[in-house]
Amino acid sequence: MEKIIIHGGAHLNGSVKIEGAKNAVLPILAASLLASDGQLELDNVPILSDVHMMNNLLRFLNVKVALDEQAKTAVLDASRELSYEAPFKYVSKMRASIVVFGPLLARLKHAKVAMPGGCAIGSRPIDLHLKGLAAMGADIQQHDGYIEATTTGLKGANIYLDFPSVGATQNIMMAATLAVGTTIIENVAREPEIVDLANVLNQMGAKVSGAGTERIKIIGVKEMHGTKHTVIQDRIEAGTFMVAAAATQGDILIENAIAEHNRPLISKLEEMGVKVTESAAGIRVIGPAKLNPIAVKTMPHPGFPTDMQPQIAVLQLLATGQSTLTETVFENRFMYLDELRRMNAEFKIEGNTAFLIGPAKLQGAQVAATDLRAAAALILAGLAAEGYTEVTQLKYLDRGYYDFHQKLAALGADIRRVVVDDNQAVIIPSEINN
Ligand SMILES: CC(=O)N[C@H]1[C@@H](OP(=O)(O)OP(=O)(O)OC[C@H]2O[C@@H](n3ccc(=O)[nH]c3=O)[C@H](O)[C@@H]2O)O[C@H](CO)[C@@H](O)[C@@H]1O
Ligand SMILES: C=C(OP(=O)(O)O)C(=O)O
Repeated sequence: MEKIIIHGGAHLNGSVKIEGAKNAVLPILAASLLASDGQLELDNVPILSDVHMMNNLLRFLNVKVALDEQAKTAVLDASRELSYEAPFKYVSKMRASIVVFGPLLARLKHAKVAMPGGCAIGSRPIDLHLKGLAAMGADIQQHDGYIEATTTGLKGANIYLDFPSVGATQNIMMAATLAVGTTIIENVAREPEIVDLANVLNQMGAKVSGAGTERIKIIGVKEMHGTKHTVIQDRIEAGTFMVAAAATQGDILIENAIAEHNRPLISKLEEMGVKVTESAAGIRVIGPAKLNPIAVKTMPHPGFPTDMQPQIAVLQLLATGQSTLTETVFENRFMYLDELRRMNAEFKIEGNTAFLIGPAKLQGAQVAATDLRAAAALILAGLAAEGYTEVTQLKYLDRGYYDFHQKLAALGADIRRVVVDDNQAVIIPSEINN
C-alpha cells in the first residue's frame, strides 16, 4: 500500500506548471475512433491512470496507441478494423469510458459497452446519452451489464438535454459528426473541455459549431481523419494549486493556467480575501492571514465547478466564521467531510448543503481518500494542519493528478509518498511519480 505523509505548516512559495486537462484528453482520445484515415497526434497529454485506462480500452478496440510519457504526447491510429465491444474489465474503473459509445456507434453502426464504473460521488446514470443517440436512430438495449446499440445509419436530430451533462454532450456530439444530416443539441454543457473536443473534431473534418454556448449544431460528414492537437490546460489542477496557496498563506504562480476557465473560483477566492493576479505568465495567488467565510454553490459551467467542491471546503473550514457549501451536480459528494472530521473539522450537513464552521484548528490524522477530488482536499487539509497527516487510497489521486506530491514539495511542502507494509511500516519511498 502507498500513502502520502504531510507535515503541515509550510507556507508554499514558488511556481508550478499545470498539465493538460484530464477531462479534455479523455473524450479526445475517444474521438480517435472516428478517424478512418490518418493519425491523431496529441501534445500536452497528462500522464494519469485514467489516460492509461482509456488507452488500454482503445487498444482493446484495435486502435494503435503510442504514448510517450516523457514528451507527454500520444499518437493514435484507428484506421484498422475496429471492435465494437468494450468489456467490463476496461470500463469498470473509469466513468469517462462511456464516451467511446457514441464514436463506436457512429463509425461501426454497432456498439456494446459495459456499464461504466468510477468514483462513488453519485449514481451517475447515462439516460441522457442514450436518449440523444436513440433520437438519432439507434436501437438501444440494456442486458447482462452491457448497453448495446445498433443502427442502420445515424440520422441528424433535434435533441434537448434535460440537464447540461458533459458526457452526454460529448457522446451525442461525436456520434452526430458521422450522421447523415444536421443535429442540433440544446441545453448542452458549456465546459472548456467541450470546446476543446469540438475544436479537435473540426480539425478531424467534422462540422461542429456553437461549442461553448447552450446550443451545438453538427452537420454530419462522410469521413473523418487524423490531425494534430494540443490539449488545453487542466483548470481543476490549476484550481487545486490556487487553493493550496490560499490555505497555506502561500505565494504561488500557477504557470500557464487559463484565468478565463477559472472565473468562478477566482471570484470566490477574492471574496475570501485571497489576492489573485492574472498575467501572461499565469495566475499568482497569495493567501492572507485571515480568510472570510463565503457561500459556494456548485453549478454546471460557467458556475462553480463541482470538481473544486472538496478543495474549496478545506479553505472554507479555515475561514473565520461559518461558510455554506451547496452541491447541486452530484448527490453524494460530501463523503470526504467525515475524513476531515478526523482532522478536527466541524460541520453539519442538511440536504445538499454543508455548513462549515471555521476557523478550524486542523490537526494531522490518518485519513483515506473516498474519490479523486477528496484525495486532493485531504492533502490540502494536511498542508494546513498541525502535525502529521497520512492519506491513503492514492489510486483516486492518481486518476487526476500527475506528480502531485513532487509539485507540492517543490513549493516547499514537507510531503512524501511512501510504500508501507501491512503493519504500516515504511518500506521504501514510492517510485511512482503521479
Ligand atoms: C471525464 C469528465 O469529463 N468528467 C466530468 C464530467 O462527468 P460526467 O460527464 O459524468 O458528468 P455529467 O455532466 O454527465 O453529470 C452531471 C449530472 O448529470 C447527471 N446525469 C448525467 C448524464 C445522464 O445521462 N443523466 C444524468 O442524470 C449525473 O448523474 C450528474 O448528477 O462532468 C462532471 C460535472 O462537471 C465532472 O464532475 C466530471 O469531472
Ligand atoms: C469526477 C471526476 O471525474 P470522473 O467524471 O472521471 O469521475 C473529477 O474529475 O473530479
